[in-house]
Amino acid sequence: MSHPAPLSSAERRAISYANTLHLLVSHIFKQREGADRVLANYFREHKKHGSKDRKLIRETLFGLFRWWGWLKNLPAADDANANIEDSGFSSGLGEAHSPRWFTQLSLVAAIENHQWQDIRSGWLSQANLSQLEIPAFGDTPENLNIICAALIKQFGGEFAPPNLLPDWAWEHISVAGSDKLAFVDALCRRPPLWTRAQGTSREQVLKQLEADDIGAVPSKVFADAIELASQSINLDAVTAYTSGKLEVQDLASQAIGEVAAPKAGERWWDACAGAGGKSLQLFSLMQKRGGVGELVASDIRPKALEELLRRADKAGVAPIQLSPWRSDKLPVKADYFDGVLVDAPCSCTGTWRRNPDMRWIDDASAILDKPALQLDILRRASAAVRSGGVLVYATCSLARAENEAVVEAFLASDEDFELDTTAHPFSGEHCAVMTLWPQQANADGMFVARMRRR
Ligand SMILES: C[S@@+](CC[C@H](N)C(=O)[O-])C[C@H]1O[C@@H](n2cnc3c(N)ncnc32)[C@H](O)[C@@H]1O
Repeated sequence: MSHPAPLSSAERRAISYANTLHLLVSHIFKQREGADRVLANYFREHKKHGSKDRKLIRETLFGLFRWWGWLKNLPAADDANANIEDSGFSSGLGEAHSPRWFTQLSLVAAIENHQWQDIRSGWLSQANLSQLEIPAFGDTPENLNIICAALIKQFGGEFAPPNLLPDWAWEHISVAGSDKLAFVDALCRRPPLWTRAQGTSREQVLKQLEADDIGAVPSKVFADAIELASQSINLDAVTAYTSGKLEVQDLASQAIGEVAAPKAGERWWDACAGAGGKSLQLFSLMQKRGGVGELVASDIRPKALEELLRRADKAGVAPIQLSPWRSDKLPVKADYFDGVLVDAPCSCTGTWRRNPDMRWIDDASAILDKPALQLDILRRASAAVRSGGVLVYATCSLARAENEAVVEAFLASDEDFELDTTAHPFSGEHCAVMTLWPQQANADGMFVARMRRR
């Protein structure tokens, strides 16, 4: 009688990582809870994992969601151990220990060219695959087609780049046909770490970063924006960050402040300020242009405003006045502000490359639930704009229903406001209603409309 060969230590570790990852993925699908939070809780409860473990688990977990649209479609015919649910969010997930699950892990490692060769080999042998002829994700969008062709050759079935987003998303996001591949490609890349010089010149911040030996590249698009060379920098060891001179803010989010374009001495109200990313930017822009008139920040979440205050203190930004929304009643003076920013709660589909898990644990209700609230907030906040003042509506959604449709409904019901044309920060095109696509500037996706009160 022959016995199976004993497992090597690398194979045992590969199986142990696979078990951990299966536990995490199953929990995320079942509870529909964000991967970031699930992972943070898991590491808090399992202190045994060192930094290499954490990196491997984190990168593979996020990779699984980046490529899930393909992984879930692996044909099941040859896999006797697969337990594939017919429906539900985890549909297509192989059972723990099944060849299907190890194939799914092996594919992520191959496409993302993982550095952990021994673990890759361990997963591959557990997948019962002698080899995997799938090329790594390359530099150009066309590479996605090459990977699809290789998947079809090795596994049969159907694989195409649009499958990397759920079908319901395509019903709401209209990308021009010629940009579709670049859009999907951008959503599958890891986001860069965009930052912004706060209350000081970018040159000063770049000098401080250089002194701390942090690689940084100034953005060609905005005078304050800086891309940090590595996404996994410990910011608490970066002097410019700890001293409040460097704020983390995605380039697309920075574009909203640039479209708002506050002038020296103006009065601005950030009506959905959250923890103040854009309030701090509005402050910094006015300060550089000659002085802050008045800046008021509101939100319905008091905790977020506390965080805003903490950040403002650190940045030496004073005074930002806080005026929380406590009811539907306007929490600030009516007909008063030169500019009002409504950065509305939304489906966050524009941040899907940062949170690829959300593509697979949300459904169309993430979009369809929002427009009524967005229109309501926009209408109420618009009362604070003075005659001749500016109203800016923004979301980090790419869905027409939350963007153009909300602006159209608002303008149709309020003749006091009209569109106010400006330059698209990334394309230069003159328009008042604009989508900032992830593929345009290696940034998140956002939407912004600029209006003016007659
Ligand atoms: C997209 S986030 C804002 C992000 C923030 N502007 C920034 O740049 O960091 C939307 C904010 O709207 C707030 N919000 C949700 N419902 C609201 C409402 N009815 N009135 C005012 N704010 C609301 C949320 O608490 C959330 O902080």
